[in-house]
Amino acid sequence: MGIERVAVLGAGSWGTTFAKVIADSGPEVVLWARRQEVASAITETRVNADYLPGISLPANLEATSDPAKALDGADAVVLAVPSQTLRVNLSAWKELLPADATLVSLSKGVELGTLKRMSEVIREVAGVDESQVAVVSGPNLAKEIAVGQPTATVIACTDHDRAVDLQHACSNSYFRPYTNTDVVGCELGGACKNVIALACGMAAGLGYGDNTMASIITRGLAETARLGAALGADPLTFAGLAGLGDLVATCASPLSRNRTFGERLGKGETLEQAQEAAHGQVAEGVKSCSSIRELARANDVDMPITEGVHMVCHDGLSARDLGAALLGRDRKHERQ
Ligand SMILES: NC(=O)C1=CN([C@@H]2O[C@H](COP(=O)(O)OP(=O)(O)OC[C@H]3O[C@@H](n4cnc5c(N)ncnc54)[C@H](O)[C@@H]3O)[C@@H](O)[C@H]2O)C=CC1
Ligand SMILES: O=C(CO)COP(=O)(O)O
Repeated sequence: MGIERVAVLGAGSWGTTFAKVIADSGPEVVLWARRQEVASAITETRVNADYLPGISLPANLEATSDPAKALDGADAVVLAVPSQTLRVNLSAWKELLPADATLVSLSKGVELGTLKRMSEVIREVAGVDESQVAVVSGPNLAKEIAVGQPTATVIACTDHDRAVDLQHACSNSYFRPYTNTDVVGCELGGACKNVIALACGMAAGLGYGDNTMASIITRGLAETARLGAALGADPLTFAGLAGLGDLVATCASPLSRNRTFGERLGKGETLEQAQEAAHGQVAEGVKSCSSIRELARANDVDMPITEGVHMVCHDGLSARDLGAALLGRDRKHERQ
Protein backbone atom coordinates (compact mmCIF):
# COMPACT_ATOMS: atom_id res chain seq x y z
CA MET A 1 0.00 0.00 0.00
CA GLY A 2 2.82 2.40 0.91
CA ILE A 3 2.76 5.90 2.34
CA GLU A 4 0.66 8.41 0.38
CA ARG A 5 -0.21 11.03 2.98
CA VAL A 6 2.00 12.29 5.81
CA ALA A 7 1.31 14.59 8.75
CA VAL A 8 4.30 16.56 10.03
CA LEU A 9 3.63 18.01 13.48
CA GLY A 10 5.95 20.92 14.25
CA ALA A 11 6.84 23.67 11.75
CA GLY A 12 10.25 24.67 13.11
CA SER A 13 13.49 24.38 11.08
CA TRP A 14 13.58 20.63 10.83
CA GLY A 15 9.83 19.95 10.75
CA THR A 16 9.39 22.35 7.83
CA THR A 17 12.46 21.04 6.02
CA PHE A 18 11.52 17.38 6.50
CA ALA A 19 7.98 18.15 5.28
CA LYS A 20 9.59 19.56 2.13
CA VAL A 21 11.80 16.45 1.80
CA ILE A 22 8.72 14.20 1.88
CA ALA A 23 6.70 16.41 -0.48
CA ASP A 24 9.66 16.46 -2.91
CA SER A 25 9.67 12.63 -2.70
CA GLY A 26 6.01 12.31 -3.77
CA PRO A 27 3.51 11.94 -0.90
CA GLU A 28 0.97 14.60 0.09
CA VAL A 29 2.09 16.43 3.24
CA VAL A 30 0.15 18.40 5.83
CA LEU A 31 2.38 20.46 8.12
CA TRP A 32 1.00 21.46 11.54
CA ALA A 33 2.22 24.80 12.94
CA ARG A 34 1.57 25.77 16.55
CA ARG A 35 0.79 29.36 15.59
CA GLN A 36 -2.10 30.01 13.25
CA GLU A 37 -0.30 32.96 11.63
CA VAL A 38 2.61 30.71 10.63
CA ALA A 39 0.20 28.21 8.99
CA SER A 40 -1.64 31.01 7.17
CA ALA A 41 1.60 32.60 5.98
CA ILE A 42 2.81 29.27 4.58
CA THR A 43 -0.53 28.79 2.80
CA GLU A 44 -0.44 32.30 1.34
CA THR A 45 3.25 32.76 0.54
CA ARG A 46 4.57 29.11 0.39
CA VAL A 47 7.34 30.28 2.76
CA ASN A 48 7.94 29.73 6.50
CA ALA A 49 9.67 33.07 6.99
CA ASP A 50 10.39 32.54 10.72
CA TYR A 51 12.33 29.30 10.31
CA LEU A 52 13.25 28.90 6.62
CA PRO A 53 13.30 32.33 5.00
CA GLY A 54 13.67 32.32 1.23
CA ILE A 55 12.73 28.65 0.78
CA SER A 56 9.71 28.02 -1.43
CA LEU A 57 7.66 25.04 -0.25
CA PRO A 58 6.18 22.62 -2.84
CA ALA A 59 2.52 22.65 -3.92
CA ASN A 60 1.76 19.19 -2.44
CA LEU A 61 2.56 20.55 1.04
CA GLU A 62 -0.24 22.31 2.89
CA ALA A 63 -0.10 23.93 6.32
CA THR A 64 -2.63 24.10 9.13
CA SER A 65 -2.77 24.92 12.83
CA ASP A 66 -5.53 22.32 13.31
CA PRO A 67 -4.01 18.98 14.42
CA ALA A 68 -7.18 17.06 13.49
CA LYS A 69 -6.91 18.31 9.92
CA ALA A 70 -3.20 17.44 9.76
CA LEU A 71 -3.73 13.92 11.11
CA ASP A 72 -6.84 13.00 9.13
CA GLY A 73 -6.01 10.00 6.92
CA ALA A 74 -2.25 10.15 7.55
CA ASP A 75 -0.27 6.96 6.80
CA ALA A 76 2.69 8.34 8.74
CA VAL A 77 2.84 10.92 11.53
CA VAL A 78 6.14 12.77 11.87
CA LEU A 79 6.80 14.35 15.28
CA ALA A 80 9.04 17.41 14.99
CA VAL A 81 8.79 19.27 18.29
CA PRO A 82 11.54 19.82 20.88
CA SER A 83 12.13 16.62 22.89
CA GLN A 84 11.16 18.03 26.25
CA THR A 85 7.76 19.03 24.81
CA LEU A 86 7.02 15.78 22.97
CA ARG A 87 5.08 14.11 25.81
CA VAL A 88 2.74 17.07 26.36
CA ASN A 89 2.20 17.67 22.64
CA LEU A 90 1.61 14.01 21.81
CA SER A 91 -0.79 13.57 24.74
CA ALA A 92 -2.95 16.30 23.19
CA TRP A 93 -2.87 14.58 19.76
CA LYS A 94 -3.28 11.00 21.01
CA GLU A 95 -6.98 10.54 20.24
CA LEU A 96 -6.46 11.89 16.70
CA LEU A 97 -3.71 9.45 15.65
CA PRO A 98 -4.82 7.13 12.79
CA ALA A 99 -4.74 3.53 14.09
CA ASP A 100 -1.92 1.94 12.07
CA ALA A 101 0.06 5.06 11.11
CA THR A 102 3.82 4.87 11.51
CA LEU A 103 4.82 7.30 14.26
CA VAL A 104 8.14 8.91 13.35
CA SER A 105 10.39 10.81 15.75
CA LEU A 106 12.67 13.57 14.45
CA SER A 107 13.53 14.81 17.97
CA LYS A 108 17.04 14.31 19.31
CA GLY A 109 17.01 14.18 23.08
CA VAL A 110 16.41 12.22 26.27
CA GLU A 111 13.46 13.19 28.46
CA LEU A 112 14.30 14.87 31.76
CA GLY A 113 12.98 13.01 34.80
CA THR A 114 11.97 9.75 33.08
CA LEU A 115 15.31 9.42 31.20
CA LYS A 116 13.38 7.94 28.28
CA ARG A 117 14.34 8.08 24.63
CA MET A 118 11.84 9.73 22.29
CA SER A 119 10.60 6.41 20.84
CA GLU A 120 9.93 5.21 24.38
CA VAL A 121 7.92 8.36 25.12
CA ILE A 122 5.92 7.83 21.90
CA ARG A 123 5.20 4.17 22.70
CA GLU A 124 4.09 5.06 26.20
CA VAL A 125 1.88 8.04 25.31
CA ALA A 126 0.34 6.60 22.13
CA GLY A 127 0.04 3.09 23.59
CA VAL A 128 1.56 1.42 20.52
CA ASP A 129 3.99 -1.44 19.95
CA GLU A 130 7.65 -0.60 19.25
CA SER A 131 7.21 -1.92 15.69
CA GLN A 132 4.96 1.08 14.91
CA VAL A 133 7.58 3.68 15.90
CA ALA A 134 10.43 4.89 13.69
CA VAL A 135 13.25 7.35 14.19
CA VAL A 136 15.00 9.55 11.62
CA SER A 137 18.53 10.56 12.60
CA GLY A 138 21.71 11.51 10.75
CA PRO A 139 23.84 14.46 9.60
CA ASN A 140 20.81 16.58 8.74
CA LEU A 141 21.38 20.29 9.27
CA ALA A 142 18.03 21.66 8.14
CA LYS A 143 19.28 24.76 6.34
CA GLU A 144 21.54 22.75 4.00
CA ILE A 145 18.81 20.24 3.16
CA ALA A 146 16.24 22.98 2.57
CA VAL A 147 18.33 24.31 -0.33
CA GLY A 148 18.71 20.82 -1.77
CA GLN A 149 22.28 20.02 -0.73
CA PRO A 150 22.75 16.23 -0.78
CA THR A 151 22.77 14.27 2.45
CA ALA A 152 22.08 10.82 3.86
CA THR A 153 20.24 9.73 6.99
CA VAL A 154 19.05 6.67 8.90
CA ILE A 155 15.47 5.47 9.34
CA ALA A 156 15.47 3.19 12.35
CA CYS A 157 12.56 0.89 13.16
CA THR A 158 12.42 -2.59 14.69
CA ASP A 159 9.98 -3.44 11.87
CA HIS A 160 12.18 -3.45 8.77
CA ASP A 161 9.22 -3.38 6.34
CA ARG A 162 7.84 -0.26 7.97
CA ALA A 163 11.28 1.39 7.71
CA VAL A 164 11.39 0.52 3.99
CA ASP A 165 7.94 2.09 3.42
CA LEU A 166 9.14 5.27 5.09
CA GLN A 167 12.41 5.12 3.15
CA HIS A 168 10.40 5.18 -0.11
CA ALA A 169 8.35 8.12 1.16
CA CYS A 170 11.38 10.34 1.76
CA SER A 171 13.95 9.35 -0.89
CA ASN A 172 14.70 11.94 -3.56
CA SER A 173 17.53 13.44 -5.57
CA TYR A 174 19.09 15.18 -2.53
CA PHE A 175 17.99 12.99 0.41
CA ARG A 176 19.15 9.38 0.79
CA PRO A 177 17.82 7.43 3.79
CA TYR A 178 19.27 4.08 4.87
CA THR A 179 17.31 1.66 7.08
CA ASN A 180 18.50 0.21 10.39
CA THR A 181 16.74 -1.84 13.09
CA ASP A 182 18.91 -0.44 15.92
CA VAL A 183 16.55 2.20 17.29
CA VAL A 184 18.42 2.48 20.61
CA GLY A 185 21.76 3.23 18.95
CA CYS A 186 20.34 5.72 16.47
CA GLU A 187 18.50 7.66 19.16
CA LEU A 188 21.46 7.72 21.54
CA GLY A 189 23.74 8.90 18.74
CA GLY A 190 21.35 11.78 17.97
CA ALA A 191 20.86 12.83 21.58
CA CYS A 192 24.48 12.58 22.71
CA LYS A 193 26.01 14.41 19.74
CA ASN A 194 24.18 17.59 20.79
CA VAL A 195 26.04 17.53 24.11
CA ILE A 196 29.39 16.84 22.45
CA ALA A 197 28.68 19.69 19.99
CA LEU A 198 28.22 22.02 22.95
CA ALA A 199 31.70 20.99 24.16
CA CYS A 200 33.18 21.56 20.68
CA GLY A 201 31.52 24.96 20.57
CA MET A 202 33.04 25.83 23.95
CA ALA A 203 36.48 24.85 22.64
CA ALA A 204 35.94 27.01 19.55
CA GLY A 205 34.84 29.92 21.74
CA LEU A 206 38.07 29.57 23.69
CA GLY A 207 39.99 29.82 20.41
CA TYR A 208 41.13 26.19 20.22
CA GLY A 209 41.68 24.57 16.83
CA ASP A 210 41.23 21.29 14.99
CA ASN A 211 43.26 19.01 17.24
CA THR A 212 41.05 19.92 20.17
CA MET A 213 37.90 19.47 18.05
CA ALA A 214 39.02 16.06 16.78
CA SER A 215 39.90 14.97 20.31
CA ILE A 216 36.49 16.01 21.66
CA ILE A 217 34.63 14.40 18.74
CA THR A 218 36.53 11.13 19.09
CA ARG A 219 36.32 10.89 22.87
CA GLY A 220 32.70 12.04 22.64
CA LEU A 221 32.01 9.13 20.33
CA ALA A 222 33.77 6.81 22.79
CA GLU A 223 31.55 7.85 25.69
CA THR A 224 28.41 7.70 23.51
CA ALA A 225 29.33 4.17 22.43
CA ARG A 226 29.94 3.17 26.07
CA LEU A 227 26.42 4.32 26.95
CA GLY A 228 25.07 2.52 23.90
CA ALA A 229 26.80 -0.73 24.91
CA ALA A 230 25.22 -0.51 28.36
CA LEU A 231 21.76 0.05 26.87
CA GLY A 232 21.88 -2.69 24.24
CA ALA A 233 22.75 -0.70 21.09
CA ASP A 234 24.69 -2.23 18.20
CA PRO A 235 28.24 -0.77 18.45
CA LEU A 236 28.45 -0.46 14.63
CA THR A 237 25.59 2.07 14.65
CA PHE A 238 27.98 4.60 16.20
CA ALA A 239 30.31 4.28 13.20
CA GLY A 240 27.35 5.09 10.92
CA LEU A 241 25.37 8.16 9.86
CA ALA A 242 23.39 8.43 13.11
CA GLY A 243 26.63 8.14 15.10
CA LEU A 244 29.85 9.53 13.65
CA GLY A 245 28.05 11.18 10.71
CA ASP A 246 25.78 13.36 12.79
CA LEU A 247 28.46 13.97 15.40
CA VAL A 248 30.93 15.35 12.85
CA ALA A 249 28.33 17.51 11.07
CA THR A 250 27.02 19.02 14.28
CA CYS A 251 30.39 19.55 15.96
CA ALA A 252 31.91 21.16 12.87
CA SER A 253 29.09 23.32 11.53
CA PRO A 254 28.41 26.95 12.38
CA LEU A 255 24.78 26.12 11.40
CA SER A 256 24.41 23.88 14.47
CA ARG A 257 22.46 25.56 17.27
CA ASN A 258 24.22 23.39 19.85
CA ARG A 259 27.72 24.21 18.62
CA THR A 260 26.84 27.90 18.38
CA PHE A 261 25.39 27.85 21.89
CA GLY A 262 28.58 26.25 23.22
CA GLU A 263 30.72 28.80 21.40
CA ARG A 264 28.90 31.61 23.17
CA LEU A 265 29.51 29.92 26.53
CA GLY A 266 33.16 29.47 25.58
CA LYS A 267 33.42 33.19 24.88
CA GLY A 268 32.14 33.89 28.40
CA GLU A 269 28.45 34.54 27.81
CA THR A 270 26.00 33.31 30.42
CA LEU A 271 23.42 30.59 29.78
CA GLU A 272 20.72 33.27 29.66
CA GLN A 273 22.65 35.35 27.10
CA ALA A 274 23.23 32.30 24.89
CA GLN A 275 19.56 31.34 25.21
CA GLU A 276 18.46 34.82 24.17
CA ALA A 277 20.73 34.71 21.13
CA ALA A 278 19.11 31.42 20.01
CA HIS A 279 15.87 33.35 19.27
CA GLY A 280 13.59 30.63 20.62
CA GLN A 281 15.21 27.85 18.60
CA VAL A 282 16.04 24.74 20.57
CA ALA A 283 19.61 23.71 21.51
CA GLU A 284 18.64 20.26 22.78
CA GLY A 285 21.97 19.46 24.45
CA VAL A 286 21.50 22.12 27.11
CA LYS A 287 18.74 20.03 28.69
CA SER A 288 19.79 16.60 27.47
CA CYS A 289 23.21 16.93 29.12
CA SER A 290 21.33 16.52 32.44
CA SER A 291 19.18 13.54 31.40
CA ILE A 292 22.06 11.78 29.61
CA ARG A 293 24.28 12.33 32.64
CA GLU A 294 21.62 10.70 34.85
CA LEU A 295 21.16 7.84 32.39
CA ALA A 296 24.92 7.23 32.36
CA ARG A 297 25.19 7.33 36.13
CA ALA A 298 22.21 4.97 36.52
CA ASN A 299 23.99 2.50 34.23
CA ASP A 300 27.44 2.99 35.74
CA VAL A 301 28.85 4.47 32.52
CA ASP A 302 31.65 7.04 32.58
CA MET A 303 30.78 10.11 30.41
CA PRO A 304 33.29 12.80 31.41
CA ILE A 305 32.55 15.24 28.57
CA THR A 306 28.81 15.07 29.26
CA GLU A 307 29.45 15.53 33.00
CA GLY A 308 31.60 18.56 32.20
CA VAL A 309 29.08 20.12 29.79
CA HIS A 310 26.43 19.74 32.48
CA MET A 311 28.70 21.54 34.96
CA VAL A 312 29.26 24.45 32.57
CA CYS A 313 25.58 24.73 31.63
CA HIS A 314 24.07 24.25 35.06
CA ASP A 315 26.68 24.39 37.84
CA GLY A 316 28.64 27.54 37.05
CA LEU A 317 31.92 25.94 35.86
CA SER A 318 33.69 28.03 33.21
CA ALA A 319 34.45 26.46 29.82
CA ARG A 320 38.18 27.07 30.40
CA ASP A 321 38.06 25.23 33.72
CA LEU A 322 36.21 22.37 32.04
CA GLY A 323 39.15 21.97 29.64
CA ALA A 324 41.60 21.87 32.55
CA ALA A 325 39.41 19.39 34.46
CA LEU A 326 39.16 17.01 31.48
CA LEU A 327 42.90 17.10 30.85
CA GLY A 328 43.66 16.64 34.56
CA ARG A 329 41.79 13.34 34.96
CA ASP A 330 43.57 10.06 35.73
CA ARG A 331 45.46 8.67 32.74
CA LYS A 332 43.87 5.61 31.14
CA HIS A 333 43.82 3.14 28.24
CA GLU A 334 42.06 4.37 25.07
CA ARG A 335 39.55 1.51 25.15
CA GLN A 336 38.43 2.17 28.73
N1 LIG B 1 17.13 21.89 12.85
C1 LIG B 1 17.84 20.85 12.48
O1 LIG B 1 18.74 20.98 11.65
C2 LIG B 1 17.54 19.49 13.05
C3 LIG B 1 16.79 19.31 14.19
N2 LIG B 1 16.56 18.07 14.68
C4 LIG B 1 15.75 17.85 15.89
O2 LIG B 1 14.39 18.10 15.56
C5 LIG B 1 13.69 18.58 16.72
C6 LIG B 1 12.96 19.85 16.36
O3 LIG B 1 13.96 20.76 15.96
P1 LIG B 1 13.71 22.07 15.11
O4 LIG B 1 12.58 21.94 14.19
O5 LIG B 1 15.01 22.41 14.52
O6 LIG B 1 13.36 23.06 16.30
P2 LIG B 1 12.88 24.57 16.24
O7 LIG B 1 13.25 25.17 17.53
O8 LIG B 1 13.35 25.17 14.97
O9 LIG B 1 11.28 24.41 16.14
C7 LIG B 1 10.51 23.75 17.12
C8 LIG B 1 9.07 23.67 16.65
O10 LIG B 1 8.30 23.00 17.66
C9 LIG B 1 7.15 23.79 17.95
N3 LIG B 1 6.70 23.53 19.32
C10 LIG B 1 5.58 22.85 19.65
N4 LIG B 1 5.40 22.83 20.96
C11 LIG B 1 6.39 23.53 21.50
C12 LIG B 1 6.70 23.88 22.82
N5 LIG B 1 5.94 23.49 23.85
N6 LIG B 1 7.80 24.60 23.03
C13 LIG B 1 8.57 24.99 21.99
N7 LIG B 1 8.32 24.70 20.71
C14 LIG B 1 7.24 23.97 20.46
C15 LIG B 1 7.60 25.22 17.70
O11 LIG B 1 6.46 26.04 17.48
C16 LIG B 1 8.45 25.05 16.45
O12 LIG B 1 7.64 25.03 15.32
C17 LIG B 1 14.76 18.75 17.81
O13 LIG B 1 14.72 17.65 18.67
C18 LIG B 1 16.07 18.79 17.04
O14 LIG B 1 17.15 18.28 17.80
C19 LIG B 1 17.03 16.96 14.06
C20 LIG B 1 17.75 17.06 12.91
C21 LIG B 1 18.06 18.32 12.31
O1 LIG C 1 20.63 17.56 14.51
C1 LIG C 1 21.12 18.39 13.78
C2 LIG C 1 21.92 18.01 12.61
O2 LIG C 1 21.84 16.65 12.33
C3 LIG C 1 20.95 19.82 14.07
O3 LIG C 1 21.79 20.22 15.07
P1 LIG C 1 21.45 21.50 15.97
O4 LIG C 1 20.17 21.16 16.71
O5 LIG C 1 22.63 21.65 16.86
O6 LIG C 1 21.27 22.65 15.05
